[in-house]
Amino acid sequence: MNELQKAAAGLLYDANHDPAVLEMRLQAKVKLHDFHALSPANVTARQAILRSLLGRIGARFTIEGPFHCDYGFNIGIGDDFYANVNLVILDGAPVTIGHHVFVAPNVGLYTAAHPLDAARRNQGLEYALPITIGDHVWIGAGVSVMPGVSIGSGSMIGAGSVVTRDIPAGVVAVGNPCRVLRATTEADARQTRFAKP
Ligand SMILES: CC(=O)SCCNC(=O)CCNC(=O)[C@H](O)C(C)(C)COP(=O)(O)OP(=O)(O)OC[C@H]1O[C@@H](n2cnc3c(N)ncnc32)[C@H](O)[C@@H]1OP(=O)(O)O
Repeated sequence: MNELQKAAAGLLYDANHDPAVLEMRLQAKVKLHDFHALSPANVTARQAILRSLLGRIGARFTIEGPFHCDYGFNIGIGDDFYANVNLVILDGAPVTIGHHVFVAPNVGLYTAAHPLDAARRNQGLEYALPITIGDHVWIGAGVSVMPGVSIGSGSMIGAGSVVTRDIPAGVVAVGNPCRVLRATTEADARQTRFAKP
């Protein structure tokens, strides 16, 4: 098993020294460099670079820069995706994002982690667990999503949350650690005034 196959199997792999792994990350960095070098007005060329970088991206998407991912090929995104500035996706494992997902500024989707014991961590070993985000999800500003977490369709993650456990569909969830605040309801669809009393 090579290091990338170990990563795909959820095993510890050498992310810091293996030449094949380093080369894949370098290729992603070069594409991201080219993406960031283009004017925001050059929408078609910027989108073409992202299409060549990501495993899958559907119809109609905007990813504002700066944007960082480690590999790209592990990221699959549906139609109608919007990501605001400073999205970081550490995609040592698959990151699967549904349709109609909104991502606010300064969000991190972190599949990667290191062993807690310093001896193995210092060897450059890490593991990665998949992250899955359903359809119609809104992730608020500054949210961190931990390895292995799923967020159900239709849910909203409040600003500043650290999502350590799976979040079900159809809820508003907030906090560190992120917990369900309430279900989204019919009343949310009827709300016309958003000013706090
Ligand atoms: C795609 C983009 O670029 S979007 C631009 C960036 N914008 C954002 O990130 C805004 C994200 N919005 C939020 O986080 C909002 O606070 C929401 C959507 C979670 C508010 O949801 P609501 O159901 O209206 O919650 P409401 O404001 O009534 O608060 C309910 C309780 O949750 C708490 N709460 C609300 N948001 C959060 C949060 N992010 N973290 C922790 N607690 C929170 C409130 O303090 C309140 O607690 P209390 O009852 O003890 O007073």
